[in-house]
Amino acid sequence: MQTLTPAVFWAQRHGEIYLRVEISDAKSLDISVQENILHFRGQGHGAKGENEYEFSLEFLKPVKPEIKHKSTQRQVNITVRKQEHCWWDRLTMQEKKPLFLAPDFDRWLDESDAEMELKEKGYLFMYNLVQFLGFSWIFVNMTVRLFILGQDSFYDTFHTIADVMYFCQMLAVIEVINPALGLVKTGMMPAFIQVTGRNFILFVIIGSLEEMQNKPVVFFVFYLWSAIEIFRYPFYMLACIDTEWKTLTWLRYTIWMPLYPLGVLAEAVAVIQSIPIFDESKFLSIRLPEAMGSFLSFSYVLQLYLLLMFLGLFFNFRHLYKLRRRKFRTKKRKAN
Ligand SMILES: CCCCCCCCCCCCC[C@@H](O)CC(=O)SCCNC(=O)CCNC(=O)[C@H](O)C(C)(C)COP(=O)(O)OP(=O)(O)OC[C@H]1O[C@@H](n2cnc3c(N)ncnc32)[C@H](O)[C@@H]1OP(=O)(O)O
Repeated sequence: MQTLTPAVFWAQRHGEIYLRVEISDAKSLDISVQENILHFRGQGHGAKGENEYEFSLEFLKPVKPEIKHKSTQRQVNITVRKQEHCWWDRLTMQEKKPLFLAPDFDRWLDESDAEMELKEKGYLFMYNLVQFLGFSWIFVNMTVRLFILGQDSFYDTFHTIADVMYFCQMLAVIEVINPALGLVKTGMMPAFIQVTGRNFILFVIIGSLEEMQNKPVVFFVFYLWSAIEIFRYPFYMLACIDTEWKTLTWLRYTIWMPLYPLGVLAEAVAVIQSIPIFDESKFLSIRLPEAMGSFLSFSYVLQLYLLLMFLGLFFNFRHLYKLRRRKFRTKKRKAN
């Protein structure tokens, strides 16, 4: 087996260097940084078939000696952290670019685009942090009250929690705007269904009817909503700083399985319980001309909403299932 030099692609951010080494099914990898020189050695399938591959790169400026690498079926991805947070004019100490090195146009950004990306990540991090603090407060508060007061805590959930829930759910409208602005790589529809669905329950069904506010169902709706969010938002926060905690990823992409149907069930119970109250109070009902009867009851809208809810559940359940499969399938592939 001869030793060859693989094709290497690179891109940078202010804090990191990304290298992509074009070897598939790489084995026996030995990658290290010594005296600011990256040494790569490994076996795998490259442009000239199954061979031993190696290369060295002396970096332009100091880097941290600890590197991260992931071998996938198609390539080896290496992340090297810069010692100082700054933009480099080129990758290597030598001015002439080595022949095996080329820009990675899949990840390539120029300095101003990289600065913009940094600002976007900062904004998303802050948004997720605020939501995480809000939902954690809700979840912890409700749990503590459940332990201290037992079932009595079911009846005044709304009066203790509503202000923070209003704040978090109003802020969550941003989640529909983010994909529209291209700030997150996901579709608008799943977020729209979730935010609209929750806000309808919160502001119309519970918030506008005093008779609903001391019903135990409010406890279940709020508890189920916050139970997923205390995992989802820290997962996003870590993603903003390019960090992953495997247990958290697993929880974010798994616990929706019981929580989502239970959440929709609790919301459906709230809607059903509100129907006689809307009917009786005529609140939000439309007064009709006398010839057509007295009122067009809001309960017709609620019955239609119950149907939409289960369509929404089906749509988002399928979406979450696909996300989960994609997440764990790529993980398994990367691990091989
Ligand atoms: C015309 C009128 C229509 C009216 C419709 C009314 C229908 C009503 C239906 C009601 C159903 C809703 C019921 C619901 O309220 C019940 C509950 O919530 S019960 C509690 C349990 N709930 C859940 O488990 C769902 C929680 N929500 C979610 O999981 C998401 O919000 C979801 C809606 C599924 C959208 O997820 P998304 O598509 O964004 O997927 P990812 O999370 O994987 O994100 C994709 C990538 O983008 C990155 N990302 C996304 N958001 C952020 C962010 N804020 N900050 C940073 N990064 C973000 C994420 O990291 C992913 O990147 P990568 O792939 O690189 O990891």
